[in-house]
Amino acid sequence: MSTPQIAFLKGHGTENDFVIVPDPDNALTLTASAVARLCDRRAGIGGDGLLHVVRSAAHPEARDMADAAEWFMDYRNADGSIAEMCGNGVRVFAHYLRRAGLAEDGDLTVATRGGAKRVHLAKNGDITVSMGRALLPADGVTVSVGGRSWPARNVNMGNPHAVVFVDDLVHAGDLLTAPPVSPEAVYPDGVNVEFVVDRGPRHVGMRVHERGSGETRSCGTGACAVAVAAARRDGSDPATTGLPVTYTVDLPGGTLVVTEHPDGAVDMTGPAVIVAEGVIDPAWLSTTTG
Ligand SMILES: N[C@@H](CCC[C@H](N)C(=O)O)C(=O)O
Repeated sequence: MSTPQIAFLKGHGTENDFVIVPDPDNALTLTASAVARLCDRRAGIGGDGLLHVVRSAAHPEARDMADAAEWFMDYRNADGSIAEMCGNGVRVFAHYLRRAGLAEDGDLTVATRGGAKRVHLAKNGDITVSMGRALLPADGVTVSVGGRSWPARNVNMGNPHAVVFVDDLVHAGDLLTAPPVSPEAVYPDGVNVEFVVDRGPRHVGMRVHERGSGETRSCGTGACAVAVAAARRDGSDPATTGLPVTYTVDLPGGTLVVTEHPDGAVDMTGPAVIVAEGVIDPAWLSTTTG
């Protein structure tokens, strides 16, 4: 009997790129090493992460969300590690479902490890994700690069972020390695680090070093963390003013628009693109799963 083919697609959201593996019944065993090899830009397909598309009812981590969300985004970082949430990933995931005839324009709920997320698929291609509320524990975080240190804002968007405001994005250096963040104990599971500059009123630019993926050209949860931190810095916390606040966030791979509402709910809007689809050689993949 021949080994079943494994379909994949390749997509991105503001150039945060993903290998998409549809597996409705959760039949595949995607080990960390298999994910890392699929995401390898030389030996594999290449991506900042992998979106394993599974029916919630078929996945032990999502079964309890199955009534609210038919589909579970089993997100993995490029190194094979697991993360709670991926903002760009949810948009690409929803776009894949629509393209595959599994969702329609309008509202959809996607299960993630960070909870069920409402997604709006607009006819013009924009996709808006209700990202939930940010948590901002105050704990004296410092980020260091190239002999300089900056105070950072600890923002949790389901996953952990350290947001640093700098005068120039050149201060972020080459970001080939994770910038040291202290105290390390604040982030026992690692952290995504955002460097931010002002570009105008409620308009910022950022670069990001992602936990488990390195520097990427965009990070949706990172853009939300940055907008929330900027609103606190700018004295426009919606919980205090009673008014929603919207930030335009420029990333190397594109622009995201983030709105925080007075009840703390954060919405993020941006594009999603599918660029290719194909078949993974099952014999090659089986050599990676040990
Ligand atoms: N690129 C993502 C974030 C992916 C997860 C992150 N690397 C982590 O480990 O928390 C996004 O668009 O939010």
